[in-house]
Amino acid sequence: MLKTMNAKISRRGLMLVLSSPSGAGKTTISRRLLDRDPGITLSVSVTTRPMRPGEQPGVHYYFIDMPEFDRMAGQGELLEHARVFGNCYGTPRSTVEQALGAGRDVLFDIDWQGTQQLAANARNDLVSVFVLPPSGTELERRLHTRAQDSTEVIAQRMAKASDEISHWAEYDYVIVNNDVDESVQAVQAILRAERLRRTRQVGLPAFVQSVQAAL
Ligand SMILES: Nc1nc2c(ncn2[C@@H]2O[C@H](COP(=O)(O)OP(=O)(O)O)[C@@H](O)[C@H]2O)c(=O)[nH]1
Ligand SMILES: Nc1ncnc2c1ncn2[C@@H]1O[C@H](COP(=O)(O)OP(=O)(O)O)[C@@H](O)[C@H]1O
Repeated sequence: MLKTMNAKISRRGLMLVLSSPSGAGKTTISRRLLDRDPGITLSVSVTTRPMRPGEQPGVHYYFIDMPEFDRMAGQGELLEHARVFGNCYGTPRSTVEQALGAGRDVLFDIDWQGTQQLAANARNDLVSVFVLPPSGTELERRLHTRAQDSTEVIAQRMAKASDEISHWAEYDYVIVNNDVDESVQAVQAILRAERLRRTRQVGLPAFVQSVQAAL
């Protein structure tokens, strides 16, 4: 019964951001969340970084060159953008705005710089989650296990991890990614509660009126 009632109430979509130092597991958590929850779609970023083995253009990223990145940024086509590990990354604006307006939630795998920009421009639509690794040694082990970057790139990511982690307190929620399943469940719980926020349920006044009218 409750489910039927909720289905009638229109809702504005939310922006769920996952950030972490590279290797802590946010891509793994994101993929499982997307598989389990049809109500949320991934914001596919543009990047100037080279494609990794196993990545597909348009699925993991849109791989573009620097002149195209500059053009998109210059023409306001990016909702936020940042330079990370010497490469440029950005969120295409139009797909996100369409999804939110239609009441669909959008998942972002972006860094703290991008999260700050979203918070400055659309705080009410934003729910941010920081993912911590269980320890520094485990972070390094995961970067090696992923086996997609050279030793040099891994060393660069480890050196940056402390910087990224220093932004943990700017986030709404923080989870320690010990067990992937538990982490996904934690993110699902966050999403479930945030979807019920009164201010996001834009159809509530009309619904309450209809309930009152019948009293
Ligand atoms: N600001 C911003 N950061 C991004 C975007 N896309 C990816 N990132 C971040 O860039 C960093 C490097 O991403 P990537 O090269 O895929 O390596 P990863 O650390 O293994 O996810 C990660 O912290 C991502 O969250 C974006 O569109 N905007
Ligand atoms: N909870 C976990 N326990 C063990 N290994 C994990 C866990 N979460 C992720 N991993 C592994 O760690 C590596 C890095 O994870 P990934 O999701 O690519 O990190 P990120 O997107 O944060 O850089 C991958 O090989 C992934 O399978």
